Amino acid sequence: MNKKNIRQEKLAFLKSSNKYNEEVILLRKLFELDEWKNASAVGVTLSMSHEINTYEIIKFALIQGKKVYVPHCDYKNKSMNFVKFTSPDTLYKDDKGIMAVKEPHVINNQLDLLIVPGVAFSESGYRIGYGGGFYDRFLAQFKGTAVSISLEGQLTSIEPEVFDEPVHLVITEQRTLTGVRI
Ligand SMILES: Nc1nc2c(c(=O)[nH]1)N(C=O)[C@@H](CNc1ccc(C(=O)N[C@@H](CCC(=O)O)C(=O)O)cc1)CN2
Ligand SMILES: Nc1ncnc2c1ncn2[C@@H]1O[C@H](COP(=O)(O)OP(=O)(O)OP(=O)(O)O)[C@@H](O)[C@H]1O
Repeated sequence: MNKKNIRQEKLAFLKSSNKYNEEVILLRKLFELDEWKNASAVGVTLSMSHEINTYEIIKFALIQGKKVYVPHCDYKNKSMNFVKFTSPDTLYKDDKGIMAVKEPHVINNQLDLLIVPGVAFSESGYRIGYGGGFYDRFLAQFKGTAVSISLEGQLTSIEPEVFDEPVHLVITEQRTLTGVRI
């Protein structure tokens, strides 16, 4: 299956599945990782309704005194920076309907831990997102740890292309997979 078909199939799966029970397990597994415990600056998305809920991750990070950074996309140039999240009061919906932080921004791309979103993942840590290539470009120069959180049902086999950047770890409700990222 090509990327486009995988994306369609897994998006339909995400939109139709009740994820609550799995989310509880996934969050517990994330918070147990040494990479989580040791991180002082964490990058994470502001989830859309069909995605795994990241708001609990953000809340817990702030409670633990971590700094939280969320994506700010330039959809024209296909570039992405991480900007500091302090409060839900500073959010608005961006051009693509994704929550984002209003200006002024405090940019920090030197994150210890990046929670990388995706529609589908492979057991080697390759991923398929919405096709913008934002995370492929960002991960190409990223030095920290990249972790994805995936339902077992989002796993699939992915033929990587040259520009595809894998993550270090994929956590599912059943397994923790080590990606081929070096
Ligand atoms: N919650 C969340 N935020 C995120 C991401 C994500 O996966 N989840 N991203 C992960 O990269 C970035 C945004 N990525 C995007 C990539 C492509 C399009 C886009 O081109 N959308 C199409 C329509 C998409 C569709 O309906 O299938 C368009 O506008 O034409 C939008 C966002 C950063 N923020
Ligand atoms: N490092 C890069 N430099 C330039 N273009 C890139 C780079 N990485 C990816 N791209 C381009 O971006 C697009 C990414 O497509 P792909 O379907 O892999 O995105 P995705 O992983 O689904 O999206 P995202 O990373 O936003 O979640 C491709 O067309 C590719 O040519």
